[in-house]
Amino acid sequence: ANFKRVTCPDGNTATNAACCPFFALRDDLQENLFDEVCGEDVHEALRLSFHDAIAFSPKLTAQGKFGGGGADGSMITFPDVEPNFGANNGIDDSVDALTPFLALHNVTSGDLIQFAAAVGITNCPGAPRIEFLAGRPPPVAPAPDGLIPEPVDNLDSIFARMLDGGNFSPAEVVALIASHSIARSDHVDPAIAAVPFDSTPFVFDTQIFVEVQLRGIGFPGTGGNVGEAESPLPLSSGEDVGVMRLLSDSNFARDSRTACTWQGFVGQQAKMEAAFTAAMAKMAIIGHSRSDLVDCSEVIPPASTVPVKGAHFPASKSRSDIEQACATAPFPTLPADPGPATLIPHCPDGSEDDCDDS
Ligand code: HEM
Ligand SMILES: [Ca+2]
Ligand SMILES: [Ca+2]
Ligand SMILES: [Mn+2]
Repeated sequence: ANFKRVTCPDGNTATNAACCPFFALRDDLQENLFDEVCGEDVHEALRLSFHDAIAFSPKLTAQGKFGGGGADGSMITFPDVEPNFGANNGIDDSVDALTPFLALHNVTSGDLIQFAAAVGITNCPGAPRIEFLAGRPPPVAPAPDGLIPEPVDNLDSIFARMLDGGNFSPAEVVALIASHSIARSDHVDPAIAAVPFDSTPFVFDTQIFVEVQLRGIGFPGTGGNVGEAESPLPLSSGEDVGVMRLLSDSNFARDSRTACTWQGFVGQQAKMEAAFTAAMAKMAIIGHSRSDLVDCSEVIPPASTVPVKGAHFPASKSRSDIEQACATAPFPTLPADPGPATLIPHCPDGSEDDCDDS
């Protein structure tokens, strides 16, 4: 092996010259997009990293059709095509936010998307430091419609799509859904925006796995939206929009193929982080060979060191509200938040302020 480091034009040293542009890109993203917090732009970059990558189908290719280029940046390079597909509703926020960085840094759109997600999540307490490989060539064409899983899809079809797109097992799909721990919906319910999927939307913790197992009792905002299931914390008042549950997440937690994997992440932060890290490594290179890419993980900042509160029941909830679907392991014993209701932060700093991060 050759351990000689190269000196980049900007004075940074790297294991490979291909990593050189990413130092300045990292600093630019952190200062001018993410503000070094686990806010909306981080959440949306992570969602974009999935939607760009999973739009890839060997099944379509076998039928003689174009199956998409996977993690190739097609979403950014052809901004008038894929972002308009229904399943990509809202992805244009992230496409628009990242596009200016392409003009300033000598990287491809495919690398930019996966890099932004990897850098961004280091701002999230509890998120692992995931690898970053560089060298995705420019995309050749937009992906066809129909390749992004939607919350209304049944699990047979979601698992089939995830297998075709990324060779993911159902357990790996559940590991990827850890990302819904730092997620807020803007488009499922037209009446409300920035509706979190768990009560800690700025912390990459296991609360999503706890809270989706709670019995649903109502809908935040309006009912009857496609792909939404009843939430355990539906109450909205003013700036407080409650918690939303996707039908697909509800199903993952209750289906015999995934219920034990789902429950197995409850309170198991390290296990969840390891499973997410491994699944993200697969996702980030969909459409490419690992051997064609260069490991530039050294450019990714260290993981956040902000401590993460352990798994807990939101105030007013207890073990008796858990809908247990895993037949082979008991639901773990968890403490409950005190008081009548758990306040869900509106801002990455944990405050309830009317912050402009939406
Ligand atoms: C496999 C089935 C999945 C379905 C059906 C699904 C569906 C959704 C939906 C409907 C939203 C809300 C969009 C909005 O209304 O603004 C959302 C948000 C999000 N998803 Fe997923 N998702 C899936 C998997 C994933 C995966 C694998 C990742 C990442 C690895 C991911 C990351 C995110 C993130 C970070 C958000 C929040 C975006 C924000 O806060 O603006 N999702 N997802
Ligand atoms: Ca793509
Ligand atoms: Ca969370
Ligand atoms: Mn959003």
